Amino acid sequence: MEVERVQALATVGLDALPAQFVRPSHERPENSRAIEGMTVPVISLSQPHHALVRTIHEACREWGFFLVTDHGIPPQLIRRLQEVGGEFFRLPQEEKEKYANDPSRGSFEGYGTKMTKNREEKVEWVDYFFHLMHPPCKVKHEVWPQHPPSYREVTEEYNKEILKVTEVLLELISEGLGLEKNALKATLGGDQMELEMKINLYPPCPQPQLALGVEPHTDMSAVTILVPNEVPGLQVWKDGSWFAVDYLADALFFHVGDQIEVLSNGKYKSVLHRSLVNKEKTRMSWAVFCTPPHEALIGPLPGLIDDHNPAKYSTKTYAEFRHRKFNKLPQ
Ligand SMILES: O=C(O)CCC(=O)C(=O)O
Ligand SMILES: [Fe+2]
Repeated sequence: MEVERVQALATVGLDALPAQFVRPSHERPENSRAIEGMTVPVISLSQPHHALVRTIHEACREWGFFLVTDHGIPPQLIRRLQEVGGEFFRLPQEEKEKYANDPSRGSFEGYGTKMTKNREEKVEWVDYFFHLMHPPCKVKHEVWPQHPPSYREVTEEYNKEILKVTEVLLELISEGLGLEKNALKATLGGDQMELEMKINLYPPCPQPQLALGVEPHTDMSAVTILVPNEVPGLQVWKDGSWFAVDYLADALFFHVGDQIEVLSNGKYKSVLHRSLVNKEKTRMSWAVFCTPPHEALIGPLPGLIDDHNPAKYSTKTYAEFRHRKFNKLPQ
């Protein structure tokens, strides 16, 4: 199937944005300016344990989003991850097409461009590369980029580091919810908990004020940890407004996803977010989605419900949750 890639479209030097990318008036960035100045929480992992549990708890409750500093991942490793991802997208188009995925046949891994149109028949200004990174028994190295040759080594190294940070954060969040520290990871499958890598590429856009890179959504994951390049664009929704998230070098952008909202029985909300695009610059981001395995049963944790706090969400497998979300069915 022929798929029109946004990157290929962007390189022909368009004067105007093609109609399928023009958002309806109320969705346009120009008509929903983000609040600047009030900044999202920035949390250093090097602060004392007690304070750390509390600040993370507050950030998850108030924002569902925060930036993480002093996380221990070497900045050079983040740089290398960005280099190998950038190099893949600089390959000739026909090379990239060898990795094309086909979500309509259930094959999500590989090189893709979202074609499913939303209710207004609009699409997003973004191409991506998506693949599983963890657990090792589910990883298909043959679908990962073979070029540059160092892609695999760098990504495996990053996977190791991001897994450690994810586990630390899940422990801190468990404690903040008043649970035993292993509670969330165990519910998310323990050693079978999955990490997925999605590299987003937002090419320069001829009329960025009319388009969106990704439209407003919450992530289906338990949590998402993202690093962007230096081009800002992410916005998060809080109390009825969009907030622009400034770039902070080497920080990890942490999102509460739908599964933590369910497990916490709504104490923490998965954060609504979107991304904007840029006229001159290419924006990229590396999102790692931490998810349960498909067969895991996810519902409000027993320790968080009682007669005064009845369950607000139904319990279902992650596969069922995904099916409903993809098909826009009620949960
Ligand atoms: O690029 C970004 O900052 C956001 C990407 C995103 O929300 C996603 O891939 O789910
Ligand atoms: Fe997202």
